[in-house]
Amino acid sequence: MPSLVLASGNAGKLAEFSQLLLPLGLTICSQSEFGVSGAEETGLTFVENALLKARHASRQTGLPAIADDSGLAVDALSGAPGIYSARYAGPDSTDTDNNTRLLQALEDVPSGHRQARYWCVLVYLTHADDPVPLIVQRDWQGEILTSPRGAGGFGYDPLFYLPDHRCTAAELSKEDKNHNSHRGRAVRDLIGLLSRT
Ligand SMILES: O=P(O)(O)OP(=O)(O)OP(=O)(O)OC[C@H]1O[C@@H](n2cnc3c(O)ncnc32)[C@H](O)[C@@H]1O
Ligand SMILES: [Mg+2]
Repeated sequence: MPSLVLASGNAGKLAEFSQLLLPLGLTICSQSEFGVSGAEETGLTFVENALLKARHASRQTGLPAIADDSGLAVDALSGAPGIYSARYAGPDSTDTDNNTRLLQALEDVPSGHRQARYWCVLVYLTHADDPVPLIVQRDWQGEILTSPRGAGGFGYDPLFYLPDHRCTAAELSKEDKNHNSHRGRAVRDLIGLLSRT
């Protein structure tokens, strides 16, 4: 019997979470294993959308839930695509479509002006009507390349260059991405909070 539901339908996120949440010693199942489809992401902030997703999964399963709402904020695009990162090129867009749109949007932006950051907001609810959710948020800074590099990770990782590592997030090992990423750090913060409750 699982003790926690992960409110995400993104396979890339799920792979990262399953590695990151191992220290919790809990059995974690993704919402799709319960036949739960994604919540409508109608919020205007990451935290609102994370709450919507966690509440939806918790209500449908009767289990505590963790949700991640995340995205890429590009300085030269005034923070876009932001909360719309997953649907940047349209409602059913693939990672490749979104990366292509991002490169087009930044066509005239020279190197040195292509700073960006990923955001990850995590919400943990003990039950669907939990009035005191645990909430953590972390970012990860990088720069957007002019063409993709690497095959790891997901989403915008092949375009997300990390000057300190001299490679993209898609060229990092899984362990190194989890060690450094917005999601990895947010999960460790959340584990810290959970251990104090
Ligand atoms: O809502 P769920 O079901 O969790 O899955 P999703 O893919 O729709 O997730 P979001 O609504 O949170 O949108 C996040 C998008 O931001 C991008 N993103 C977030 N974290 C990322 C990461 O670690 N690497 C690459 N892209 C990331 C990627 O395009 C995601 O689809
Ligand atoms: Mg989503």
